[in-house]
Amino acid sequence: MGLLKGKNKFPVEGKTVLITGASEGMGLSAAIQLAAKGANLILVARNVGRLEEAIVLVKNAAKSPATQKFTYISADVSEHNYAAAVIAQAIAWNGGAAPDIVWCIAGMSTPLLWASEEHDVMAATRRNMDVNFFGSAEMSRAILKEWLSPENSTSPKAEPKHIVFTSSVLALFAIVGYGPYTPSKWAIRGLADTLAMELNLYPDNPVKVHVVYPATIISPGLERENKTKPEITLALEKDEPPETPEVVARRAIAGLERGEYFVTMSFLGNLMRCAIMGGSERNSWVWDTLIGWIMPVIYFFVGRIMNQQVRGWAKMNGHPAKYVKKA
Ligand SMILES: NC(=O)C1=CN([C@@H]2O[C@H](COP(=O)(O)OP(=O)(O)OC[C@H]3O[C@@H](n4cnc5c(N)ncnc54)[C@H](OP(=O)(O)O)[C@@H]3O)[C@@H](O)[C@H]2O)C=CC1
Ligand SMILES: CCCCCCCCCCCCCCCC(=O)[C@@H](N)CO
Repeated sequence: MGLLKGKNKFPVEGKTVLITGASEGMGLSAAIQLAAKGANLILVARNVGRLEEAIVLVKNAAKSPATQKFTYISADVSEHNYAAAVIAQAIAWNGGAAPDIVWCIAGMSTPLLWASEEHDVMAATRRNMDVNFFGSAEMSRAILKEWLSPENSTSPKAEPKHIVFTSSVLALFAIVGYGPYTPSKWAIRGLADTLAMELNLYPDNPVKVHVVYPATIISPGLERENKTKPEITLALEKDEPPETPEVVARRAIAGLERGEYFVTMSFLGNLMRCAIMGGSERNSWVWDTLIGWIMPVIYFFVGRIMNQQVRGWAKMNGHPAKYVKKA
């Protein structure tokens, strides 16, 4: 079996990995799994109490507890310029060296109908953009300024650094009710595609960029977002089964180890990815292209079925302004 697996393109043993959003949900699971593979970890989130609990879990999972080290940094990723200070602190802790891998997982979601009168939809949209897009954008810029500096030039053959973004399958296939959230996850893809080309300007500072596209994760974040989630959104997203943070993190890491640029973690997610590749790098040029050719036929039916479902909902429930409020 080992022979068939190919080279691990995301080795973490002895490396230092910084993860934002690492105190719960998928970020915590990713931290635990990377600790078990021998990584040193820097966990970033706001709440110190939860970070301290997370550090205990991560330490307990360590492959070689005697040599691996773990710390946390409390920071709000929605604040302008937060990342420069986080990276400076990380470098000081790491004996003067920048982290080798940065994975932006901190995120939030406020699903709402766009024309809803009960909520400040635009405030929610700005907040989602601040946390999800700007939180990742600021971090990627702070770490890339380090990795790409002339002082840190090595050679094209050197082991690459990795910047990993976390988007959502909603950036591959958007559904009703996620107006305040989905654009922030599409924006991440736009930045990643830009960087994937831009990094070629620095052949002596090899860096790989990746985007991970989870579907529903059974996490504290999901409980929070379900408080405002429209019923029709809940009904439509049932078609993509929810997974535990452990499973999502394991599949994400497996994709990174295969060297994928866009990592999807489910069958549907992979189909959606192949349908929307544009100019982005393929995992397999042959398969992704073939599936991409079939997808318009599938979407011909999916589009009709889903829009019909939404229209049926409207017929059953009347104008959204008249929906009975959730308790
Ligand atoms: N849950 C889902 O169904 C899906 C989620 N995703 C995305 O996957 C990622 C993980 O999701 P999930 O496991 O649900 O995450 P959770 O919401 O359960 O956890 C979020 C983590 O991010 C941290 N965080 C949130 N806001 C900030 C902030 N402003 N500054 C710093 N840290 C912050 C939280 O800690 P603290 O609050 O202490 O700061 C926590 O550690 C997110 O990017 C999410 O958008 C994608 C697809 C589906
Ligand atoms: C081949 C194409 C078939 C299309 C079927 C469509 C099924 C719709 C699946 C939508 C799943 C939405 C998950 C939301 C995840 C997320 O990001 C939020 N929970 C925010 O955190």
